[in-house]
Amino acid sequence: MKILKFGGTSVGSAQSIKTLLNILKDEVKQSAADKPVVVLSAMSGVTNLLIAMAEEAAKGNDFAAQLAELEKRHFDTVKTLLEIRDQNPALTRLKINFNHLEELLQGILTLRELTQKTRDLVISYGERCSTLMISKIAAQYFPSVFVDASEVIKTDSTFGQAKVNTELTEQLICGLYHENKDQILFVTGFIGSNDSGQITTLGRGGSDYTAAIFGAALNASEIQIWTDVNGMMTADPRMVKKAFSLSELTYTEAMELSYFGAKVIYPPTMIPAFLKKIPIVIKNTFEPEFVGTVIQHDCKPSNLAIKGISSINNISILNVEGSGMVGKSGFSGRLFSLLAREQINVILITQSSSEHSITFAVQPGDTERARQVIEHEFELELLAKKLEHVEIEKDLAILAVVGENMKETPGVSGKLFHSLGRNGVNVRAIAQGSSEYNISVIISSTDLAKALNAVHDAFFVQLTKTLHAFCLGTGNIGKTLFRQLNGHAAFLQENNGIQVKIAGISNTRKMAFNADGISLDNWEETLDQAPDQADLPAFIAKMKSMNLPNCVFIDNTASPVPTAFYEQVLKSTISIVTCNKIGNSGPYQQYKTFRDSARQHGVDFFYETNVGAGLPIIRTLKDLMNSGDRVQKIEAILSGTISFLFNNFKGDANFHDTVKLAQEKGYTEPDPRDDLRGTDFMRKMLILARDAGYALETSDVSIESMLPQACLDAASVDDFYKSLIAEDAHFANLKNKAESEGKVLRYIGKLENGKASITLEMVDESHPFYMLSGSDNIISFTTDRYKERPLVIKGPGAGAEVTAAGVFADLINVGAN
Ligand SMILES: NC(=O)C1=CN([C@@H]2O[C@H](COP(=O)(O)OP(=O)(O)OC[C@H]3O[C@@H](n4cnc5c(N)ncnc54)[C@H](O)[C@@H]3O)[C@@H](O)[C@H]2O)C=CC1
Ligand SMILES: N[C@@H](CC=O)C(=O)O
Ligand code: NA
Repeated sequence: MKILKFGGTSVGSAQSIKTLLNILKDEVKQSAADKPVVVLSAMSGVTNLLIAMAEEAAKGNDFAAQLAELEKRHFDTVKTLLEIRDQNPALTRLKINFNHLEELLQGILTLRELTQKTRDLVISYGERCSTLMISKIAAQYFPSVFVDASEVIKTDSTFGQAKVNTELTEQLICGLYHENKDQILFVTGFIGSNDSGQITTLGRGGSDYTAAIFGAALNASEIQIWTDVNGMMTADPRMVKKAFSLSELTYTEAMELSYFGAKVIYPPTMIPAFLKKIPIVIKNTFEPEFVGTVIQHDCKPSNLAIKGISSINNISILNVEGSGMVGKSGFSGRLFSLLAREQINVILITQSSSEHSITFAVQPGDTERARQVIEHEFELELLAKKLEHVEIEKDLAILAVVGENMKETPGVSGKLFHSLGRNGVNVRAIAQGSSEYNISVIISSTDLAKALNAVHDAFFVQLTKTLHAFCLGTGNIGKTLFRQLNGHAAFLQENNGIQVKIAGISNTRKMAFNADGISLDNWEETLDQAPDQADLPAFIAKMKSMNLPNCVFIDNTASPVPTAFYEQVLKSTISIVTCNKIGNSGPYQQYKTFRDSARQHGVDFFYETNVGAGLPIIRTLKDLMNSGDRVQKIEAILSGTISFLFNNFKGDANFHDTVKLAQEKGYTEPDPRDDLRGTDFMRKMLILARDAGYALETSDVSIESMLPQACLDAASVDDFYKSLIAEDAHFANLKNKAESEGKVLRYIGKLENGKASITLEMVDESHPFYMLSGSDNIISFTTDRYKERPLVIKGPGAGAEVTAAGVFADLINVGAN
């Protein structure tokens, strides 16, 4: 036989009671010979209301309106679910209950006193009324009997948290069950009675406890706990959207998971069932076909290192420290006995290996009192300076990863701390249960949601990892990146398990945010309609305060302004991906600071597109350097624009039009003068030289200009284009000279012996850089290992598609770490 327990929401309305009855009908159909026992809670909210009425009455306040409301709720439910002819007996018995309750509350009001004993009696009316009502409604379909559990669950007199006399209770339950074998028992959860027949309550998780007591007494085959969620989940679904239901848990895992959270059941009360190895199935009344979670003695082997992550927000820690504790046996005994005596619940304890300090966590409401009682108890030690004053830290949270597999899986704590560290979550204290079923960390409350999501992503790798990107710049590259991301999202999710959510976008006009991701189908409209005007410091502040996991800042601007924020972004443990070269080609010290900050804070700083757009140049150089190679020489064509000009400024072509065409094709910088003056190329040479280990500054790169002075002097882009027309003869001469000699023009960068230069050259077909087309870049690395034949990378080195693709790849590489 089975025990079916229904919680408050499952009996909270006429509609949910109908659903409950359908579940019961199915159960009876399936196992007709073996009638289940049904345990019921009070209608949702009723227990709290009863307590509130009693407390108000004790203060001398009237409770009539609330009582009438409560009565009406039950009466209305009866009237909705029972045939008219059957209503009277049910309503009469309910009315008797409400009359008793009224007398009781009146007594409290008169005496202005509410004892724990009276409180238990008041509360018991919640279960007694709901169960009476439902047993009457159910009698329309099954032979049903109402059971007031106080007749069979016998306890001591610890009101509020009574201890059960197991032997006697089991005898009484068996007797009751056998007397009513042909009927379904509808049992009030949560209540019992002492030797004198006075009502007691069973404490936290009370109705679950009743189900477990009945299950154990009757050797049930299964205890079903019907609630309003899909079983136990991997994490609190209100904070972790990707949390999913667990199909199986061992008793120990269920205990550990619910210790700091998972309010689905309160496993300590299930101990009677655990001892008899009775499976507990958690089911959702509102989605009965969902399999739910089975908690049992043995689970199928699982390849998941952890089963779930539990958490408890809003706790405080107290740190007790001093030389007086070292080697003093009995100190912690004295400390924790004191706290137990004072009924201060200690949630977690860690002790330093030097025994010099003990840190423990308590509920915020207990914090000050804990400090006071400790300082009082250890007054002498404090005076003798053998103990420091107790330190308190508030606004903290506990996060715990839980699972029996942890014991056999190396690297669980490594993964936990890596994901916390990479997300800038500071760990205040750590505790590992000696059972190794649980590793708990104490972190700041404000980091809890971020930490839960990051840790969830790290452990449940079969799920998608979500990157939260904050993007600056919606021009040529920014726009293209959004299009590529949108087009490739499904593939990424399926093949790489990565989801990119654009949590923030800004250009120079507007900014928009959405932690759930701005839709890339209509980001332009979203940004246009966003209420916030662009404000970079505010954008950065908002990005930080959103405190999202796996966060990446993407700079797709050509502006020096964002680069001033890189350091603080990295310090906030947010990775950076940038195609903007201005940061890396600023003062050397700044270049170095970016790398140092990224390393210190365990985040990425990726900028592949700073040189050769999407071509793997930076990555290759990094691999060479990291593997101990040394760059002897670099020769390169790294301006896609100028490469395009020399590949297309042929025959009748005119220079001005060819530059215009390069700009139209998206090869140039937003200001094409940056390309033609050699500034863009210089930045790339500088970044390469620095990555190759040379601490060069801008002034160390010598540039041979390919422009006549008049073009260099142009004060605006318009003037610049005009100057190109005016100087047409100069460019035609250059071209004709090269053509007449069977050569081509090439703007070539060199780095040799730590000296960097860019020169305009004419090369013939014997030169390796002769054969280029489009916006091709080419780079040859001569290194200690690539000496005889250099390592060469060649391909399109400018253009929105290839650049956005490089930014995209960097972003995914951040996700891979
Ligand atoms: N075009 C190419 O082939 C390549 C370009 N790049 C780099 O890509 C970057 C972007 O180039 P484009 O998209 O062509 O430029 P763009 O001028 O089309 O777009 C720049 C965007 O940045 C925004 N912006 C500028 N300052 C801002 C600020 N302070 N805050 C917020 N937004 C700001 C602008 O509103 C605009 O949306 C440049 O740094 C360029 O060097 C890198 C490699 C290749
Ligand atoms: N404007 C640049 C684009 C790539 O960095 C170029 O022309 O190379
Ligand atoms: Na590149």
